[in-house]
Amino acid sequence: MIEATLCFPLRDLESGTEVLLIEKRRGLGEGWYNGPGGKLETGETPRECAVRETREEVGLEVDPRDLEKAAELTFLLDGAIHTFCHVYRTTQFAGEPRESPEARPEWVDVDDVPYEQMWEDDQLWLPHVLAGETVAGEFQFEGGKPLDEAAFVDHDIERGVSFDGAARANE
Ligand SMILES: Nc1ncnc2c1[nH]c(=O)n2[C@H]1C[C@H](O)[C@@H](COP(=O)(O)OP(=O)(O)OP(=O)(O)O)O1
Repeated sequence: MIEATLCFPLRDLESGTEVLLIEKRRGLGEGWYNGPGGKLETGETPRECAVRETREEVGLEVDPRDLEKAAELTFLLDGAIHTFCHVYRTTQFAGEPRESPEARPEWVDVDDVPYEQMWEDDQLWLPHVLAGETVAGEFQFEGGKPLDEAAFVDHDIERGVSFDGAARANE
């Protein structure tokens, strides 16, 4: 099982709230929009991974204490867990987004997120994350292909979950 993260930086403007998305340039989900993120490296906590991936992919500096846990997503492929993903949001960060070999960053109004150019499951959980809620979700893919080519067939979502337990403080 792969353990991964996603991070959604948010900023408030007079015109409304924007989220920093990336257009993924390589790897899983290439060509689609997502948040900055990726797989945990050995010995890394999920927060450390989210901080590192956000720095590597778009050049923003985030303090792990400023990451708010927003979701836990389980992606299953042909009945087996493929990826467990920790999702964070933050309004605190330093720097200006810049392009990297992995990602092209773009600020997008939270009411104008391009769900048609994203993983099909994103439209089911990301609106809640962007609205400040917490979500636990399970998403099933089938077809014996790489996850981003498999068919999205079913899902189960719980909203308003708690991620505050002491044992999960670092997640
Ligand atoms: N179904 C779905 N919806 C939304 N987001 C995702 C999925 N499946 C996923 O895997 N993801 C997310 C979770 C991760 O943030 C990325 C995939 O990580 P990846 O780019 O493979 O990881 P990196 O560590 O950056 O990649 P390399 O360094 O190995 O190139 O997608």
